[in-house]
Amino acid sequence: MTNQNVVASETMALAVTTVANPSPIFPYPQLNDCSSGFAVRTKCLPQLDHESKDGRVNAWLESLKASSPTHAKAAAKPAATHPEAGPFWTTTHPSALDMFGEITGASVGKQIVMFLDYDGTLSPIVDDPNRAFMSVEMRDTVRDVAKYFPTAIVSGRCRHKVYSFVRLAELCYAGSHGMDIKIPAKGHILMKANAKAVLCQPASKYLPMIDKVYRALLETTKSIPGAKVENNKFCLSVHFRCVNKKRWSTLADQVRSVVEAYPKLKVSIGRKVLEIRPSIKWDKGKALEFLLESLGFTNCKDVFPVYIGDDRTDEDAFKVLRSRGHGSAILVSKMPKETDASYSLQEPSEVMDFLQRLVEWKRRSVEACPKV
Ligand SMILES: O=P(O)(O)OC[C@H]1O[C@H](O[C@H]2O[C@H](CO)[C@@H](O)[C@H](O)[C@H]2O)[C@H](O)[C@@H](O)[C@@H]1O
Repeated sequence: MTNQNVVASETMALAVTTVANPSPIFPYPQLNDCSSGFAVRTKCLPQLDHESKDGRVNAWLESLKASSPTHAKAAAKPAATHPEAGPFWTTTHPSALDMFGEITGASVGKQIVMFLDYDGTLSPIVDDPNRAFMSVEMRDTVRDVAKYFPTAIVSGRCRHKVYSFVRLAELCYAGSHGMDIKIPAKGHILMKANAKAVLCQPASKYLPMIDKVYRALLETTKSIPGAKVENNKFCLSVHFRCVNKKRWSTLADQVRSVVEAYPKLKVSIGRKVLEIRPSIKWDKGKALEFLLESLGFTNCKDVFPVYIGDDRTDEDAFKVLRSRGHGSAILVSKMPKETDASYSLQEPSEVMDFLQRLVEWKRRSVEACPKV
């Protein structure tokens, strides 16, 4: 086994209240497998059974190609340059900066709770997942946001890894696509003085399986230059951003050959990455609900969640906000995409502008009316 295609993950012991499965305090159903009739929310790659091998590989390859800029370009050019898609995109999903007054107006009298995806939202997309750093200015901005609003980072990455990038202890963190949630005891001024830290890991029983698949994927994909396997603790990422397109089908075939032995795992596709995770009824949407509940915001009338993300897995959270009929879902994308978000921002720099305006707006409201 070489280190060439390994993306580091970290481990850290925590002395906190652990919720291995959501307890009666948090009234979520027991977790079931995909096979038990659960309709997968995230767009999964074609199922590993029910199809001929060639059919599966071709379908996977098409999915990989569709996620690449050159293919995506044909379908959807950046909003600013595409004569038709651009205006349509910004009409259906207006800029959250342009609609700032509408968003803050809808939140009046409610507590904004901020949910932020990491890659592509707080940090720009780069070739090396180990070097996806956020800027100092972005960190300062997120720190300011957390002074006024309970704030959670919701990421596909291993929680400890995303924490090592963000390094703000006052935030809540939901790693592994929401399957590893930690709420610090003193997460926010609004939390009760005796509040305990919470750790929720609904996929903990899958750890041995994930480790096994991680090792198998490392071994199987090591012949493909540029392929990287990232251990995100409760899920895995196989990156193909740096893989020659001619090798994509081989890589897809290799991943399939490993994962098909594990019917309790599912594969979805993100930004030049294959995501492998347990087929449980848990995703970023469930994480959002769990966090709101755990932070004491059970009543929809009191809270205004704002969720900003760029990934397909963020759609699960956007759907929750849409079905609850409150809060704001903001997709970070230059290109038109099928989404349940209502607003858009083009890139992380615009996310930072939006967050800074939000902080400034809140600062002024507090100064004008200290009790609000
Ligand atoms: O939920 P997120 O915080 O958006 O995490 C999703 C995946 O993000 C990372 O991969 C993506 O960003 C990399 C760094 O910019 C990029 O090289 C890669 O192509 C992208 O897919 C992360 O490495 C994955 O583990 C996350 O699942």
